[in-house]
Amino acid sequence: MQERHVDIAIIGAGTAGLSAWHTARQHTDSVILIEGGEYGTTCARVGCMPSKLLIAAAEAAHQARSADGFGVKVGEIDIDGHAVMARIKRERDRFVQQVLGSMQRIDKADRMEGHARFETPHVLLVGSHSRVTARCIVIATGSRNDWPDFFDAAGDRLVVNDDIFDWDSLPESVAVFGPGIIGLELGQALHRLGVRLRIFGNGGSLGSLEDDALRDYADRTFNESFYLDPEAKVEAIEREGDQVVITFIERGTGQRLTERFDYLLAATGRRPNVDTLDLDKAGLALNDKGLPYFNRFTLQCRKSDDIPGHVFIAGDANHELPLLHEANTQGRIAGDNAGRYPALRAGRRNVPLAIVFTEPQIAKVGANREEMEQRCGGCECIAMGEASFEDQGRAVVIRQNRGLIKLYAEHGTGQFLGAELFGPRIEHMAHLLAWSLEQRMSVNRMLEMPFYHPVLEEGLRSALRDLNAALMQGPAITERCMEHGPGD
Ligand SMILES: Cc1cc2nc3c(=O)[nH]c(=O)nc-3n(C[C@H](O)[C@H](O)[C@H](O)COP(=O)(O)OP(=O)(O)OC[C@H]3O[C@@H](n4cnc5c(N)ncnc54)[C@H](O)[C@@H]3O)c2cc1C
Ligand SMILES: NC(=O)c1ccc[n+]([C@@H]2O[C@H](COP(=O)([O-])OP(=O)(O)OC[C@H]3O[C@@H](n4cnc5c(N)ncnc54)[C@H](O)[C@@H]3O)[C@@H](O)[C@H]2O)c1
Repeated sequence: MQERHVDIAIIGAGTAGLSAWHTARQHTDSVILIEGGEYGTTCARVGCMPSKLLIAAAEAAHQARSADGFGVKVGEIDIDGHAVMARIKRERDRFVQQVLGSMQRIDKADRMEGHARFETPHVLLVGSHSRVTARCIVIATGSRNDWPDFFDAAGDRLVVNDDIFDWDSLPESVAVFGPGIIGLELGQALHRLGVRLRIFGNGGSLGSLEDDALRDYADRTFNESFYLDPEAKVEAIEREGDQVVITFIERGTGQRLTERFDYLLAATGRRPNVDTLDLDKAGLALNDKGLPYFNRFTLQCRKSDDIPGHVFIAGDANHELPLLHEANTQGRIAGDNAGRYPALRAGRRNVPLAIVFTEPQIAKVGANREEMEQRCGGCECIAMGEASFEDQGRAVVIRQNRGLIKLYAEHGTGQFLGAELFGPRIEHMAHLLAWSLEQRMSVNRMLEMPFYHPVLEEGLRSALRDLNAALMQGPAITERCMEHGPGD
């Protein structure tokens, strides 16, 4: 067994781990990065990037198909599954290569391969070959797909996002379980690429939507294109030959149907990779899910004697906000504090921002409703403003006039608090709103910003004006078009 003594050990060479490594190195040369799986990060290999490549191909097919609505005839659409998957893999590999290139710049002596787990609070066992003793440890082990046992009946026809991006071509049919973020993004993309699809949910949730009206609107909108049941009644999952046979009660008709699919895609959530770290030997206080308690500003874990310790946790591993930009920020804070330990600094955390790349897109900015209410003292202090995209000028022009947005602000101060959005190209508006929230802007101030014409952001202005009226800080909208131009 090889013995290593280092200042800082980082477990996981994903986005959070790499960002922790670079920041920790600003404090000390004695940092080791331990990776137990494949280099290249989840984002580049099987997450953000290949999923967006699949979505981009699907958008191209959708645009071609809907060109007819503009009077542009493109004839029959022919989707070459091999070519679609070849481009996805080619571009995906380039993204992975970029990450691997930056990995190469980390000296081999500062890297170690093997699965790490705690032997004692300061000692890690890596594979069966090394023992690493560290002054501080950063856990950046990411997350993995999680699914209920009864999906296992599908055998090797049970797939997760990782598998999809290795397909050589597109299958004829897929049953997606989980209308969450992954299920909606990949499900809609597969549907647009001609794959027969049904999406089965559990408990009624849809994407990341919290607001009932938005969820119902999104549910109706998606169901105009493909079958989606957020509260599915699935009676059986069986394997027959090379197919998965699913028996379910069809939404709407109430009929019991038995259908065959090439694959069952499990998109039922992800669980943090902390269960194989032997955290009981790390001396950390753990919650009922086995996750360490940690401070979100320092990323420092609490020890079982309730004293903050020398272990930090960043990225999907802590399950706080399993998103790429969060993994990056958290890794930076954790690496910095591991370097400074025990004299820590509170890191700068951005306001929550999440975007789902469906069409229409879904986005959330700021705290969720419950947290907002708690922050505002549980009183009836929150005003809401909304706007629909159905008759919004630019949205009509581009034939993407589906969507509804809801914005929230605090009575009295008029301060903008957050938003839930479902609509066309919402990713850009979500950024404007997140930046406004970071600046702690009031709704009045946001309305003083310039709005071009004709743009989708005019829909955002309508919602802001509605919100201002609800705050009793501005007039209610009476004649929209007359004030700002047609279709504002
Ligand atoms: C399909 C999909 C699409 C996504 N799309 C988006 C998107 O569009 N935008 C967005 O913001 N986010 C997206 N995400 C989420 C984003 O990819 C993750 O939040 C982010 O990659 C997490 O980074 P991480 O560093 O925490 O984990 P990872 O990048 O997974 O790194 C963790 C590393 O730790 C290693 N490891 C685990 N256990 C051990 C151990 N015991 N010892 C040694 N090494 C270990 C793993 O092998 C892995 O390399 C998507 C995720 C998926 C799955
Ligand atoms: N655009 C992005 O930023 C992006 C894209 C993909 C993934 N991600 C990240 O990955 C994380 C995981 O995504 P996810 O979609 O796997 O999780 P999720 O939590 O978003 O969705 C899981 C869904 O599965 C449903 N479900 C649970 N058990 C089920 C069952 N037995 N049958 C049917 N449905 C069931 C849930 O009700 C929920 O709708 C996200 O939280 C997100 O942070 C982000």
